[in-house]
Amino acid sequence: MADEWQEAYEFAVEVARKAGMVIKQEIDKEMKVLTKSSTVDLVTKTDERVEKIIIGSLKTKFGEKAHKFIGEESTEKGCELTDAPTWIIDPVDGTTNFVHGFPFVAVSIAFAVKKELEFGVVYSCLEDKMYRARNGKGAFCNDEPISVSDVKDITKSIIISEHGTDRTPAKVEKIFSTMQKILCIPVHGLRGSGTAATNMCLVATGAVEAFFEIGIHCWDVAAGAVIVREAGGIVLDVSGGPFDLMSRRMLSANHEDIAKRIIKEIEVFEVPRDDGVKHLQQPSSF
Ligand SMILES: Nc1ncnc2c1ncn2[C@@H]1O[C@H](CO)[C@@H](O)[C@H]1OP(=O)(O)O
Ligand SMILES: [Mg+2]
Repeated sequence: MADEWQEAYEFAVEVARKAGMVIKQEIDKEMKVLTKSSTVDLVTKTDERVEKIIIGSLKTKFGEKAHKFIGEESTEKGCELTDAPTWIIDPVDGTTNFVHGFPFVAVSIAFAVKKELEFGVVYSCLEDKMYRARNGKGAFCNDEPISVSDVKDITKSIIISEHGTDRTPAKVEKIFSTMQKILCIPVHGLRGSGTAATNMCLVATGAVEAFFEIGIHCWDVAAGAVIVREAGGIVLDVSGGPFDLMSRRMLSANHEDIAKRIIKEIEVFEVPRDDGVKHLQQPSSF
């Protein structure tokens, strides 16, 4: 079939909008905040509810068993990406922002077939920005085509990174040391929206030149990866090797020159992979 996944792509946009409406309704209400891996790794009933709405809608549309699902709130053990058509979902990306009313919260929905990402949808619901991209068909924000910045000189760039949820002093030191070195190149600025999915869309629109993070999960970056690539950018491992969705390491940039310069400064630290595979060597291409 020539355009086998177009219907799924269009439906993903619809579902992301519906999920975003629920988040918008919930954000002003008093909420019960629970924690996951640490006291700063937050989750709310809304995360769980929105994920159920998304997966429920997709199952109703495409059948209970036709597709597989990897969701932030429903994947308990490792994430297994097989050849089967698979949805990769973050119902509320930027949960800490959501809890505090910091105005960047996104719904992230990606779809992979034969382990390759086919399309991605990121709905930055508080800004009402619907980002979407499908392989070979371009990237859009609210139906307008988007493309990455053409800045190749790092000293004229804005770079995004985040701090993650691990407060182990040795890790925090590496994160801040990397940020300090990048800031002092110098770059025009360092930023962070608090949602990896939105950060990737900011690379895709050219608002910033790059976003990198170690510790993110597959559901944070799967949709954004398609959007960045279709907007003309690149998505790599933080070593410069090929991007591995399960590695919890990601660098997205407008151009190879910017990526190479950042990679020189990144102090890499170990994180367990999303698929539970141990000791997979990350190849470097730069
Ligand atoms: N352990 C971790 N380290 C780094 N980033 C993480 C992380 N867990 C989640 N993130 C994601 O990275 C961004 C902030 O660092 C958010 O998109 C957040 O997603 P979340 O809000 O869905 O948890
Ligand atoms: Mg997330």
